[in-house]
Amino acid sequence: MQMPGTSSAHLSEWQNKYFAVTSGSCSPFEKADAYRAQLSLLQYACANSEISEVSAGNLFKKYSEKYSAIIDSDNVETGLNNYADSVMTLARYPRNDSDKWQSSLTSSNIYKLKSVQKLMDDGKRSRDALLSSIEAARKEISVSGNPGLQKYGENSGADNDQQAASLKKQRPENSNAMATSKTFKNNLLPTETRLKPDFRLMSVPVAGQPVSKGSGTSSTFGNNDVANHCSSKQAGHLSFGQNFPSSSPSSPSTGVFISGKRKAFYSSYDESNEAGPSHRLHSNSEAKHFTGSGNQGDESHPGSFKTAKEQLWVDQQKKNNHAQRTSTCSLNSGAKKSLGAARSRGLYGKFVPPVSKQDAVDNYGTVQSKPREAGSTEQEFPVDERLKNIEPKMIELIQSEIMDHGPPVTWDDIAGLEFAKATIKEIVVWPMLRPDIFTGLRGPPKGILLFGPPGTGKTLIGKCIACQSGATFFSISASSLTSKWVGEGEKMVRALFAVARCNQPAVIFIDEIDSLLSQRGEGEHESSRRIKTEFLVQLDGATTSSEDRILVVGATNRPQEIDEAARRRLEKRLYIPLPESSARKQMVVNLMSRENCCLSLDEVELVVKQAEGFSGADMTQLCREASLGPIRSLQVTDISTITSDQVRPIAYVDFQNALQNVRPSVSTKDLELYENWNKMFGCGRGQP
Ligand SMILES: Nc1ncnc2c1ncn2[C@@H]1O[C@H](COP(=O)(O)OP(=O)(O)OP(=O)(O)O)[C@@H](O)[C@H]1O
Ligand SMILES: [Mg+2]
Repeated sequence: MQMPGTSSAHLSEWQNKYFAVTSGSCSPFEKADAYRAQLSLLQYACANSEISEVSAGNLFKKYSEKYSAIIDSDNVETGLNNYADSVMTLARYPRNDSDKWQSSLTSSNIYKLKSVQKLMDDGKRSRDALLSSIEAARKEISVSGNPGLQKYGENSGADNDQQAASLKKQRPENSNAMATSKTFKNNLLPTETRLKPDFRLMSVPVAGQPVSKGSGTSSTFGNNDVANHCSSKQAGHLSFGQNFPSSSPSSPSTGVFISGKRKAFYSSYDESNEAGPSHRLHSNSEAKHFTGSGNQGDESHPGSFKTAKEQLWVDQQKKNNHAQRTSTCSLNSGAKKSLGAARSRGLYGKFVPPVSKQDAVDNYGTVQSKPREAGSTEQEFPVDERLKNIEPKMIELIQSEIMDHGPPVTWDDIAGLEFAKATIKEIVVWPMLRPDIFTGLRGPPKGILLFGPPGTGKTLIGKCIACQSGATFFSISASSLTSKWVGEGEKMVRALFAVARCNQPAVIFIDEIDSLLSQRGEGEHESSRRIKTEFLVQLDGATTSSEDRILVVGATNRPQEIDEAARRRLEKRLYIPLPESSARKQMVVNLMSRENCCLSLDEVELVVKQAEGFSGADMTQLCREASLGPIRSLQVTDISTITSDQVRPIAYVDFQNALQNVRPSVSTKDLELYENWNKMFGCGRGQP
């Protein structure tokens, strides 16, 4: 090999190395050594510019490869296996120190650890706090006066005390351990969520114990501890406070447990000790067995947590649903009569849909799609027999028509109309309250018609019935039946009565009933004729039982247009006349009491006198107009700067001015019509 320009010393060294390498007599180690020396010679030569960089690069590459071929080769004869040697040795002769390793932590000395002691103390404290909060909740429930809730709370509380006592008695030292296990998980969470642990997420391996193989990552300190005790004694069939394991901390731990057992343990623990906050963890049969008297049926949300309140609510709902089912299944049973009396629905009462909704919202606000399954009806709202032929879409529409909003209206809000109010109370409110008394001949009529001039308070009475009767209140305007569902009106009528029947006692209020039940004539549209026929059929009770407590209240200002068949069915026809002077005065006083007004009683009397022939709506309009008087007396520029208390009170002069603008909306001729019709068909005196 020629090395141009190299010194003779270097050349001879290079030649020696080259000879050694090519001789075939040297060991792989000597060969590698020779190549390494040659590489350093090359570096030296390059650094001294004895060889060009290009030549140095080429030679360097060549000898580096040769060098690597020796030291990286695992061939025992030609290579050194320099780097992989130790690794290969380990691979060929695997040794695992962990087999022989033993932790100094054992189940007997783990309790002596400071940190564990602290956790135990925390646990005890947490448990005490929990018991006191349960006590507080129980008191709260007692105060609310709901016997069902009270009973639940009391029982649960008693259970707690009893079980806490029995726990102490059976194993005082383990109560700490138990509390620790609970606190351990609870301490990981904020106060609000402490009672909602997600067991799958709590993974705290036990120091010094093999990580449980069966449960994957789900082993927890507390759980492991508890589960070990459980498994040592009863193979999981335990209920906290009853069969709590009495094994000592030194009892042998298997270190492996089944998560199902652990869940079941918590399930039983929580149900028996937390008065309701029960973890629905019925993931296996063992869990069900564990829960004992707990709510075994509720498997709809496995693993979901319910607070005591939520659980109570669920239980109440179940009870109600059961009662509803019982009553609706036995149409003629006496049980049905008490249904309405027990229910306080009212204006703000939430309507309970008679059919199950496909999508239900769970306790955490998540919308969960629950496909309907055979045999799973227990979890859903009962599907009433009477609704089976009704389209769900229609049922939904009917539900949306239910009046469960708006400001509350009391009987006192309705000025005058004493006779009408007394009659309605007698027909609607009392029978709802005492269905047992109002039977037979005393039974309420199936239909009422409120008729009279416009703006006299017919709709107002409807709203008041909604608030005061305690019945399920359906407010349907006739026009919505006829226009919204063109061609499907009669189906809607059927659906309406079917839903009402499932929600007895019910009041169906039909405003402007004349447009629904007008005289049947030649040029009538087929669809409206069908609606009318269906309505008459439903109203007649051909499809309803005499026991059904559905009251139809119709309101109209065109009674003469009502079909005679319908008229007969609306048995009680009450005239709602124009307000007489006392009623008008009451309206003015009522309305002005909420305003800044300086009207004397005499002036009120004068206004009332001048408003002869005004309807209730006209009186309201008069007062509105008068209330604008003080504003109108201001300069336009003042309006932007003036404060509200600088506006002068409403005075008599404002009413005088208002009376110039507001005129009665009911003509004398119209009044005659109403009065005549009342004389012919009305059921009341017709006087307020
Ligand atoms: N007797 C009354 N007491 C108090 N306010 C009344 C009375 N009658 C009518 N009003 C007032 O008039 C308004 C209209 O009344 P309402 O809607 O009940 O009349 P109506 O008889 O249903 O009229 P229509 O026949 O035109 O539907 C009410 O909101 C209320 O402010
Ligand atoms: Mg009306």
